[in-house]
Amino acid sequence: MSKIRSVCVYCGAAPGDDSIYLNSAIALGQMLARENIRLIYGGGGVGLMGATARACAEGGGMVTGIIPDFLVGKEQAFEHAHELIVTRDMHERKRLMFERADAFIALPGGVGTLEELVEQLTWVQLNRHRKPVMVLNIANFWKPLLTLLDHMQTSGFVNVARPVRLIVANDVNAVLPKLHAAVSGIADGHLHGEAEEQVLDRM
Ligand SMILES: Nc1ncnc2c1ncn2[C@@H]1O[C@H](COP(=O)(O)O)[C@@H](O)[C@H]1O
Repeated sequence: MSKIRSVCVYCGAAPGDDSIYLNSAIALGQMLARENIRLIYGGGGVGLMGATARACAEGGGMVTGIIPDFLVGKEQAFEHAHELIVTRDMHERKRLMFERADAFIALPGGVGTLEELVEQLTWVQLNRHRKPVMVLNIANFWKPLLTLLDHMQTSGFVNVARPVRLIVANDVNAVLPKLHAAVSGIADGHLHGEAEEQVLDRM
C-alpha cells in the first residue's frame, strides 16, 4: 500500500460537550472530500459520526456507511451516503470497515470508539496488518489513553519488541502528512520519519 484511498473514521455517536469536537469532525470530513479520500465509517447520522459524514458528502467526497441492522433506526443511518451497507451484526460491520480502509483514525468518542481503536492497535501489534492507526487528539482528548499506554509499557506489559503503534495527530492539518509518512515507511518495509517519532514518543 503506497497511497491512502480510504480512511475509516471511528468516533462518538454523541457530539461531546465542546463545539471543538464537532468542528474537528466537520473539518476532517471536509479534508477527506478535498483530498478525494473515501470515508468509511459506522453509517450513523448522529453525533460526530453524522457530522463527519455530512461534511464529507457535502464537500463532494465519497462516503461508505456500514451499520448493523439493529442500529439503523437508533443511530439514524445516513441516507446520503453513496454506499450504505447494512450488516447482520457488529462483527460483520467491523470486518467490512477493516477490509475497506487503508488507515484508521479515531476522533473523540465513547467506549464504542475506544473498542474499535484498541482492536486495530492489537491487530497491528499482533502483525495481522500494517495499516496506520491514528488518534486525532483534539483538545488533548486522548491524553488519558496515551498516559495509560505509557504506564503499560513502564509496568512491563508492553514489550518493546511488540510496540503499540499509535500515531498521534493534534489537529486535522497534521493527519495526512502523518498518514503518508506512515504508509511510505511501511512500503519501505519499516516505519520511519514523523510517524515513527510519534510511535516512539508513545512507547
Ligand atoms: N463494542 C463495540 N464495538 C464496535 N463498535 C461499537 C461498540 N459499541 C458501540 N459501537 C459503535 O461505535 C460507535 C460510536 O460509539 P461511542 O460509544 O459513541 O463511541 C457507535 O456506532 C456504536 O454503535
